[in-house]
Formats: sequence, structure tokens, C-alpha cells
Amino acid sequence: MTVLVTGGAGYIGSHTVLALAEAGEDVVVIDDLSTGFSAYLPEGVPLFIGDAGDENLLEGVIAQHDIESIIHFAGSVVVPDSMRDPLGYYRNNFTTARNLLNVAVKRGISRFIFSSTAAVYGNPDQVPVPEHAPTRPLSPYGSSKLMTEIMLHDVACAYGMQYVTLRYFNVAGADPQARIGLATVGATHLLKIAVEAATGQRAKIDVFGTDYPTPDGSCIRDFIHVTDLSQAHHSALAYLRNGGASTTLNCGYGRGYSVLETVDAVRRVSGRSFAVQYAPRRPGDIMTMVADTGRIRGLLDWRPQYEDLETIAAHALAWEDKLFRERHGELRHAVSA
Ligand SMILES: NC(=O)c1ccc[n+]([C@@H]2O[C@H](COP(=O)([O-])OP(=O)(O)OC[C@H]3O[C@@H](n4cnc5c(N)ncnc54)[C@H](O)[C@@H]3O)[C@@H](O)[C@H]2O)c1
Ligand SMILES: O=c1ccn([C@@H]2O[C@H](COP(=O)(O)OP(=O)(O)O[C@H]3O[C@H](CO)[C@H](O)[C@H](O)[C@H]3O)[C@@H](O)[C@H]2O)c(=O)[nH]1
Repeated sequence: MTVLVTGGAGYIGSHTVLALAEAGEDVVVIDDLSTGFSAYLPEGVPLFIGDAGDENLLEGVIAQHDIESIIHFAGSVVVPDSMRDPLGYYRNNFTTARNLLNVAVKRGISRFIFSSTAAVYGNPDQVPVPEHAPTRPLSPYGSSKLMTEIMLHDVACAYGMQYVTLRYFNVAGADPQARIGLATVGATHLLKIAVEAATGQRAKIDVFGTDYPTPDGSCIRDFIHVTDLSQAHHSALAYLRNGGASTTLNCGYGRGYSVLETVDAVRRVSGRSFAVQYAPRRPGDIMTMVADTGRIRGLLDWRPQYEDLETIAAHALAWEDKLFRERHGELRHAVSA
């Protein structure tokens, strides 16, 4: 019984592959390495380099491995890029998933876990946001994920598939042992930018908007540690294997931190000071995004371990320090589960 992980060489995918491998699961990965890194896979995990929407490649992988479930991470993830290139985003997020589902249905693979996003909600009417809140994405990225959610639901109804759609809130941090982490060059995530500033790779961090009607004027986000998120995937798999009904789950902690609090946490844990500049609001930003986590905590046997913001910041920082030294030739990379 093998789990096929698409996009398993990426940030969240590689942490999930590590969690699955450490739990003794058999895993195979398909990744085109467009933004992923083969070196971030644990030794012994087979990697097929190619497009997760290539039906011939998928048939070949399924012929060689007894695939029981699919976890689908592969996709394009940068919101502003999706505004410039909507067709590219609909192809890589929606069409890829359509082809993958087509092969899954043909080959009788009946369990599917899908990476969705809080971006499907757009500006929420209520916070914390429950799963039944209206979905009004503000970008082609969010729309491509919502369309895939709807397709997955329809496919599951028609062909008896069971699925869990996981809507991630703001994913952050790195493996607590700093074996892997976020390595994307030019990443735009707040915590990544803050640890780049703390390691001297950036002169300053801009805080986009300090005039919001929030306690300190900056936006509020619900950060989830990537290792806790990877465990949520394993718990979702266990839930489906136990016959759990198809469902959609928010992945966050249900606790919001402001942008300024987040930057302060990085300053505290690093003990390093860096310049913080107040900048205008970033177009398209949602003021407050915090998950209602009642459903995930009620349905899954999931016990997050790293809910504290300083812990998330400390792990992101330890990884960034290591990545910086690796990229300057002082360290070589090795992952062992
Ligand atoms: N990072 C976040 O905060 C966040 C939030 C919500 C949802 N998500 C979703 O989680 C998933 C993983 O995101 P991530 O942050 O790890 O990004 P990432 O870019 O690090 O990972 C994506 C992986 O998929 C691969 N890939 C892309 N298109 C592919 C294709 N057509 N075929 C095969 N491989 C392909 C890339 O090489 C990469 O390894 C994405 O679907 C993303 O939309 C991420
Ligand atoms: O240099 C920065 C970077 C970010 N921010 C602020 O920090 C908050 C969080 O911004 P991120 O770019 O880290 O993330 P978003 O909340 O915009 O989230 C979106 O991008 C994420 C990945 O970056 C996920 O895909 C998520 O689902 C999607 O809604 C926002 O208020 C943003 O304006 C700054 O002030 N300065």
C-alpha cells in the first residue's frame, strides 16, 4: 500500500513525505522540480520527475507501485503571479488535478487528499472563518483551487471516491531538526522575509499597512507550523482509511497574530535587530484571516505540537541559518528520516 505524493519535493510536500516516511509509510513522489528540490526527499523515497498531470507518466508510476491513496500538492502558489498569468494557473492547478483524478478513477484509487487554501474565502464576513463560510476568492490562484475543490467533490460523488480537502491558512516554520524548510528563492511569505532580514540577507522588512482597524493597525494571520500541517495530512489519511466521509477542513490553530507581532517574535528569538519600515497597504490583502478549527480538531486525531509563534519563528530561523550556510558552500545537504 503506497501513497503517491505529487509536489512532494516542495515546501509542504517534503515535510509531509518526511512525516509519512518516519511513520513507516511507503511513499512515491511525482514532482517536476519547477520549485521543488530533490535533495529534500528522504533517502529511499522514489522520485519520478515530471508533470503530475501527465497521464502516461501517472499510468507508469501506478503500474510499478501499488498506489492506495494520493496526496496532491503539485501546483503553482504565488497569488500575484496568478493575476498576471491566470491561464497558466488554471492549467497547472485545475487541469493538472483533472488529469490526475481521471487516472485515479480509471485505476480505482479511491482516497484523495487535496491542498487547498484559505484564499478561497476571500474577505470573510466572520472571523474565525468556518468551512461553510461563503467562498469568494480574490485571485485566479484562489479560484483555481476552489474550482478544483468543486471538481473533486463531483468526482467523489460520481465514482465513490473519498477525499479530504485541506484549506491551509498561513504555513510557516521548518522541520524542528532543520533537515528541510522553505528554500524557494524569492518567496514572499511574511515569516520567510523576516528571517531573511534577521540573517542579514535583506536590509529591512516592509510592513504593508499599519492603518487597519486592528489593535496595532497591521493585518492578522493564523500561522500553522509546517510540521503540524504535515501531521494533519497523515491524520487525514488515517481518517479516510477508517472510512471517514469526504470533508473539507481548515488547517490553522484558530489564533491570530498581527504582522507586527510576528516581526517582533523573529526579533526576539533571533536576538538580532533589523530595520522595519511601515509601507502602504498591499493591494488585495485581507485584513484578518483566522481559522475556525472546530471541525479539524473534532474529526481528525491530530495533535499539533508547535502552536507557539516563537517556536515557529525559531524553527524558521534555524533553517534559514542553515540554508544560508549551505548556499555559501559551508554545508552539504542530507535528509534522513
Ligand atoms: N505555502 C502556503 O502557505 C500554502 C498555503 C495554502 C495552500 N498551499 C498549497 O500547498 C501546495 C504546496 O505548496 P508549497 O508552499 O509547498 O509550494 P512549493 O512551490 O514549494 O511546492 C509545489 C511543488 O509542486 C511541484 N510542481 C508544481 N507544478 C507541478 C506539476 N504540474 N507537476 C509536478 N510537480 C509540480 C513543484 O516543483 C514543487 O515541488 C500547493 O498546492 C499550494 O497551492 C500552500
Ligand atoms: O514583506 C512582507 C510580506 C508580507 N507582509 C504582510 O504579512 C501578511 C501575510 O502575508 P503573506 O504574503 O505571508 O501571506 P498571505 O496572507 O497573503 O497569504 C496568501 O499567500 C500565502 C502564501 O504566501 C498562502 O498561499 C495563502 O493561502 C494566501 O492567502 C499580509 O498582511 C502581508 O501584507 C508584510 O507586511 N511584509
